[in-house]
Formats: sequence, C-alpha cells, structure tokens
Amino acid sequence: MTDLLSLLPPGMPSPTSLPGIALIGAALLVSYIILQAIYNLTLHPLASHPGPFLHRASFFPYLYRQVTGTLPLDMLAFHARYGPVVRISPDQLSFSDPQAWKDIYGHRSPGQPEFPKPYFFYRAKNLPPSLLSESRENHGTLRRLMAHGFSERSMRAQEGIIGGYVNMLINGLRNASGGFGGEQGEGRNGVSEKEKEGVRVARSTGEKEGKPPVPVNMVSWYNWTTFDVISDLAFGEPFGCLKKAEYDPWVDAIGKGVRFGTVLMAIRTLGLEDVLLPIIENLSNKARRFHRKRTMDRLERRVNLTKERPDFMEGLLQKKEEWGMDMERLAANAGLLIIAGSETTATLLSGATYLLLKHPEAMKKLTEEVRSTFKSEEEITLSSVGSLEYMLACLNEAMRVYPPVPIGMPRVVPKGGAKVAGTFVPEGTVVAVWQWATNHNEQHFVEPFEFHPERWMHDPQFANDRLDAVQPFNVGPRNCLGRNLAIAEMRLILAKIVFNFDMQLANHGKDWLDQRGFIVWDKHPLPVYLTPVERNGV
Ligand code: HEM
Repeated sequence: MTDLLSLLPPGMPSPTSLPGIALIGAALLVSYIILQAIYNLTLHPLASHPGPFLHRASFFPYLYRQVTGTLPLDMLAFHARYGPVVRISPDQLSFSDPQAWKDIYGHRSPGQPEFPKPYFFYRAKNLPPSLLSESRENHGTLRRLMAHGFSERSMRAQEGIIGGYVNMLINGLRNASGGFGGEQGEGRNGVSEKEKEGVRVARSTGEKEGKPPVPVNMVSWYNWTTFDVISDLAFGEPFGCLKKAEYDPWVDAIGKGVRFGTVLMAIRTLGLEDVLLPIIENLSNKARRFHRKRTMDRLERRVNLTKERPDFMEGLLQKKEEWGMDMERLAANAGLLIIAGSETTATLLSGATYLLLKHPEAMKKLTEEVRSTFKSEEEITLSSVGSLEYMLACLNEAMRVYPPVPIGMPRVVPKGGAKVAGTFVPEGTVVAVWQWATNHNEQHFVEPFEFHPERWMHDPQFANDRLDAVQPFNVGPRNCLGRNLAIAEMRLILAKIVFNFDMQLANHGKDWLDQRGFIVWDKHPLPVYLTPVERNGV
C-alpha cells in the first residue's frame, strides 16, 4: 500500500485525507455517469430509438426541463425534429400519433394486460393510495363505488349545490368589478399581494381609456368557485373562498403542491426518495400537520352526517366497512377529488376566457348563442346549457390550445413488450402521449396555434384535422371520472358569465398563454374588465 501511494504524482492529496476521499468520490461519480451514458446509448433496450442526445444518455437534462416547467413545450420541438416516436429520457418514449392514445391507455381485449402506472409518478411511499394511484387489481371496484357520485342521476341532484355557487360567483363579480374602489376593491377583486402590481398597471390603463375602474382577476374567481363546488361535493362544506373572496390556505397549499409535485417526481426518478423525503417532511412539518388536521376535521363532519347526500362521498361511505375504507383512505380520495376536480376546471375556464377575449369574432358568436338561447338567468342550468353547441366547440378548442394537463400521463409497457402506434416497444419502457405537444403538432391540425372553435363544428376548412388527437380527459379505464361533470360545470359557469357581463382584457399586450407547464400550468393573473349587461332597465 505504502509502495502504491508513492506512485501518486506529487501534489495529489493522500487518499486517506478528506480532500483525497472527496476526489475519489467525485471520480467514481463521474465514472458512473459516463458508464451509465455509454450503457444508455449502446446496450439499453431503447438504444436504437432516436431522441435528443443528452436525454438519451442521462436523466439530468430531462429532469431539469421538468422541474423548470419547460418540458411539455419542448416536446413539440423534439417531435418536429425526430418524428412521431422520441426517446425523451433513457427509459421513456413519447408518442405523437393519435393512435397511441388507444394503444397506451385504451381498454384491452380479454387476456391483454393494461399498461400499469409507474410508481415514480403516482405513488408516495408514505401515503395510502387514492383512485388515481390504486393498483390495477383494486382500481375497477373502487372506481365503480366512486362512479355513483358522477352518474346522471347524481349530477341532476347536485344541480342545486353547483348552481348556488355559480350564483355566488356572478354576484361576487358584480360587486368586485364595479361596486368597490381603492383598497377595499383590491381586497375584493381576487388580487393577491403577488398580483397587485400587474393589476395596478392594468387599472391605470383602463382608467385612461374610460373603462370600468376595477379589473377582476378571473383566475382567482374561477379557482374560488371550482374549489368551493368540489369541496362541498367531497366534504359536504365549501372552503368559503367565494364568500370571503380570498384563497383558503388549503387551496393555496394545493397550488404550491402541484408545482412541488414535479420536484418530488424528479427525486423519485433518481431513487433519492428515502434520503431526501424525510428531510423535506421535517422542514414542512408544521404546514403538513395544519393541512392534515383540517382535512380530517372536515372528513369527520361529513362522515358523521346522518342524512344521505347526493355527493361524491356517499357511494364510498355506504361501502366503507365492506371495503375496509379507513379515514386515511377516505381522506386520500377526498383530497384527490378536490385536486383533480377544481384546479383543472378553473384552469380551462381561465384559458377559455382569455382565448375568447383575444378572438372577438368567436366571443361575438358565443354571446349571441347564449343570449338568444336564454331569456332569463333562471333558465340557465346545468342541464339546459347542454344545448349550447358553439359553447362546447369553444371549450373543446380551448382544451386543445391550452390543455389543463399539458404533460404526458406515463404508463409502463408490460411483460413481453407491446406495439404502440405500429412501433414495438420493449417491456419496462415508460410511454406517454404529451398533450400540449400533440395538440400543437402541425401534422394533426391546420394552424395549430390558432384558436378556431369551427374545427369542432364540421367546418370543411378543418376537415383533415385529427380531432381524435385531443384527449384532455385521457381515454380508457383510467380516464377522468369527472369528465361529464367538468364539461357541464364549465358550460354553466361560462354561460352565466357571458349572459351577465361584457368582458374586455385589462392588459392586452402580454401573451397570457406564455406559461410554464408542470402537472398543470403555473397560471398568471388574468385581469378582465366586466361590464354588467343591462336588461329591462336593470
Ligand atoms: C377540465 C377539467 C378536467 C380535466 C382536463 C381532467 C383531466 C384528467 C386526466 C387527464 C385524468 C387522467 C389522469 C391519469 O391518467 O393519470 C383525470 C383523472 C381523474 N379525474 Fe379529471 N379532469 C378534469 C376534471 C375533473 C373533475 C371535475 C373531477 C371530479 C370532481 C375529476 C376527477 C378525476 C378523477 C377521480 C380521476 C382519476 C380516475 C381514475 O384513475 O380512475 N376530474 N382527469
């Protein structure tokens, strides 16, 4: 050993000293990364698939794009460069062919296994599973139990609850847009501290042009409404956001959590969960205890209700003993419903509002449809808005241009491998269709970046559009359970707003869609001037 040490070049630290150990550690790490890269590029089962060079060699550039929120957008350029199948990280393929929706996520014929959901994306080791993360074996039964709250019958029974919050939204907007000024107005118009600066600029522009004095931040109002609706349907009581015209800490935490979720996924992808998660949990202990106590208190109040209620929990509660549903699992599913059902719907409503206001022709057509279909506020209900065809086209087009979930929902190719959109994929590969990129692919759509609701109205100009490429709710056995409710709720909210107000964007200059995409978008405030429509002199 002493002889070996004497071979070291002069000036090198001794391998038994601290700098020496650090140097050896660094050399081992670099060698590991190089060997991994060589393996990923040559012997890995996906080695022959094309893809961005660095992403094929290592996870790091992919994860960097993921945690900085550019990945869903970058995916479009990757497909433009490499074609319909791209190797986006050492073990992941992205598909842009619409056929891939069915092949990856669709229902299987008997004997064919589903593509399971990967652990790194869906499951936290320390939490009980929800419907979203439940194993394939348990998913079907749990889904049937929960589907009870989403049936046609339940939705009809929920009309009163949902309609009540939408009316609160309309009243709140009426007050916030015109009735208040100065500091009081600031508190009531949905503008948080962080957002105030943008709105101040918007307001002064509006005043110069003789507009109503207070723009309202539609992102906040939509969020408050959808969170109150879903909380009522999941816990039996709202968050009270609409009443107070401010965010509840629970709701605020969800917004931050969604962004943090991508960091968590990166940690799991690198296999560092056991090391880093306890540290993160320790740092956020106080906030987590607060959040957990409020969830459990709410849940307990709902569980203790003796009267039947047409909400999401009723089906689960009726079978809770039979299914061994303890409070932890009930809380996991109530939490899922709130996260899945409110942020997504509010995001799409915000995007649709922006896109309509940027396209006055479409807004004019929609306004005509709504105001000619309904003569009074009371006629606008969850069921009656089903007849608004142009409205549905606008929402569909908004979901194409600005899908609330812009990423690809990952699945794992099962044993033996499988064909996806005509390409054989080896087992264990993570595959997905990335929504934003697929929806903006010029091979699928004429003018993919333009907002044309007419695509969805059989306009011959768009006859060759691949409308089947747009799947905002996903397809197959694990598609969105709340799809019908989401569409009905969005139609109702937008119809009531268009019926009651003329709208105008407060800051026309900025492209509001220029956002970073995590699991959902990191939305900017959307300040809008609202002018109440006068009817019968009112
Ligand atoms: C515009 C609104 C919405 C969009 C774009 C949307 C999108 C999605 C997507 C893409 C999935 C599949 C996730 C995956 O494959 O991992 C999903 C699942 C789910 N969504 Fe939605 N969603 C919306 C609204 C809602 C609403 C209103 C609810 C309920 C209140 C809801 C409840 C669920 C549930 C429970 C699942 C899990 C289903 C399962 O795994 O069986 N969603 N949603």
